[in-house]
Amino acid sequence: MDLRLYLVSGDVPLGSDLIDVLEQAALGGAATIQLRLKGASPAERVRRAAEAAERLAPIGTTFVVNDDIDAALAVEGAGLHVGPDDLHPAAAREALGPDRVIGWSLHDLAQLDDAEALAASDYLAVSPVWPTPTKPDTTAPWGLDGVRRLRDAVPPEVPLLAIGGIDATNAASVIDAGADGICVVSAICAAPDPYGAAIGLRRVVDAALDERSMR
Ligand SMILES: Cc1ncc(COP(=O)(O)OP(=O)(O)O)c(N)n1
Ligand SMILES: Cc1ncsc1CCOP(=O)(O)O
Ligand SMILES: [Mg+2]
Repeated sequence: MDLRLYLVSGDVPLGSDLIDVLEQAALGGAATIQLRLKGASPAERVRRAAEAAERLAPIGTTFVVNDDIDAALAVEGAGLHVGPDDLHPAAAREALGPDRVIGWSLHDLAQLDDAEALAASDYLAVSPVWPTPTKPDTTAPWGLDGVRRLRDAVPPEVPLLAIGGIDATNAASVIDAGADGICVVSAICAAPDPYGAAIGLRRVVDAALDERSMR
């Protein structure tokens, strides 16, 4: 599981096809991709998840579904991302078994007291780092100080990701603050060239991780 550049799906420009955008991003280096379809019906989510998983499988992308355990169960090998208002990660682990990827959003420091959730999660996501028009209904932004605080509080072996307002201009600061990877929506989905955008983001993240490892 490579979590350095994690794409969460969002709106794509008029005339673009979402699954094409995901494929281009994967080819550009987004090694983990989440399908997040908030307005879709359950049947539409399953259909799109199956389509995305089939297109991404030859590239070796780790594929994750947002919120919807039934859609994850319907697609072989799909992981699930949940937040504190969704299905509990331990219940997701029970349903999905030991091998699928499960991620959990961190909205509140008190979530770290939930040992069962931490044990069931493969990664945690600082959510959001900055306010973002992509998701107006977030809890209070953590900022870079919040990323540092969470990195200190989360066991070092647990990957800590960051999401919310991240692009190529600020990705290095998030890695410097202790994140192991970045999650983006608009920096790739809204870009005129999603392949190039993913390449650019990966370059920044890889360089920042390299620099951090030499400190
Ligand atoms: C990688 C990643 N991190 C955070 C979120 C947000 O999850 P959540 O807080 O449950 O909000 P919704 O996405 O369900 O609106 C995410 N989806 N992915
Ligand atoms: C899904 C989600 N969860 C927290 S912020 C966010 C959206 C991030 O979008 P963007 O990368 O465009 O700021
Ligand atoms: Mg959710």
